[in-house]
Amino acid sequence: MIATRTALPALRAARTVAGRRFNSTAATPPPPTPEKKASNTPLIFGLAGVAGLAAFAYLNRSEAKAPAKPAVPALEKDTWIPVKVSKIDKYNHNTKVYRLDFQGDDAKDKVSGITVAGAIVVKTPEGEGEVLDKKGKPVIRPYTPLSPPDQRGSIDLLVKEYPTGNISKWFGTLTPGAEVHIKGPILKYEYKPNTFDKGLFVTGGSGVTPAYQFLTHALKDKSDKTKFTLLFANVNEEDILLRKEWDALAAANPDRLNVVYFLDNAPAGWSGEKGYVTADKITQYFPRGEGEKVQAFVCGPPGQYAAISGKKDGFKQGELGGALKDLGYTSEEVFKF
Ligand SMILES: Cc1cc2nc3c(=O)[nH]c(=O)nc-3n(C[C@H](O)[C@H](O)[C@H](O)COP(=O)(O)OP(=O)(O)OC[C@H]3O[C@@H](n4cnc5c(N)ncnc54)[C@H](O)[C@@H]3O)c2cc1C
Repeated sequence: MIATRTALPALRAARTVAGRRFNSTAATPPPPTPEKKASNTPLIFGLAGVAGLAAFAYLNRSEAKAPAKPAVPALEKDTWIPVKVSKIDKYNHNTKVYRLDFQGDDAKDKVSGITVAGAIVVKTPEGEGEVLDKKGKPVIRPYTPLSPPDQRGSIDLLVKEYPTGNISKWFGTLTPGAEVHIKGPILKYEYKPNTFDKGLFVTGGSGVTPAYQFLTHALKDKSDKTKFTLLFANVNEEDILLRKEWDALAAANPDRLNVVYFLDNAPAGWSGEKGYVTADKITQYFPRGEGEKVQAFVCGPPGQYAAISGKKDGFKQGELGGALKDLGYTSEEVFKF
């Protein structure tokens, strides 16, 4: 593709040179002596021909290039696969982006193939440094890759470190070359466009990554008319993950996405909301119209689940509770990531 684009100007240049010379020869009276006429014309056509042929050959070469190999699914639903950290980029004071490379012969053509809304699960490799729970079982946590599902060769995870955390804290100790074990994809919620009128996301901290995957996907689809509201809570302003991306998405989709930031510690002059997301704030930013079909999604720290939707029961949804229950939402209208 790039080679073809590069070749196009060469072809155009060859055509322009040939065209200009030909036209000027045609417009200008022929030179008085047959000698001159005989010496210029073949040269002109010859040069143009060579340039044209070269460009044509180049174009043909790029077209003849082997087509991209078909993508190979990297993930396995029931088997942990090892991936290797190849790059670590600091995102902010407690969050980093980890590039995890797929392994094996066709590693470069492997893709996560995750569909929306989906995630992977992560655990530490066996042996020294393995993170186990109180029962001696490996600690497993879900993560939503930042990278698109068709990214070849690797996935990117944005991981926020919690000081008392298990897996997130272990991530913080990793250096390039380290091994991570992953499994998936885990389809959390199968999204189909235009299945509800309005979607509400209430998220906290790093729980915003599933919302990012979901909303970038939904907003890209111009046939999808679903409108969304994101109420995103954090402790401090510097904790707001993907803020630039959220602001750009909201600006590009003013009729489909409204993003409201909530801070526990709002700085002076803060124009967003202060304090926690409450039932009143949900009503203010996400009023339910008569007969409107709505769907709410929650992803955040345990305390936020309890306050907004009721706690999760392990990997199960758990009973509906909190602000959304108080507002009359049914359990079908609430999804806890
Ligand atoms: C679908 C899904 C996708 C996710 N994607 C990402 C992602 O892309 N990036 C990412 O960094 N995290 C993500 N998370 C959160 C992640 O799974 C872990 O919960 C988080 O990394 C903490 O795990 P831990 O083992 O370090 O902490 P744990 O051992 O589970 O918890 C230790 C302490 O941290 C607190 N804690 C746990 N989770 C949170 C939280 N989310 N916010 C605040 N405090 C918390 C607990 O209250 C406890 O005090 C996702 C969660 C879900 C459900």
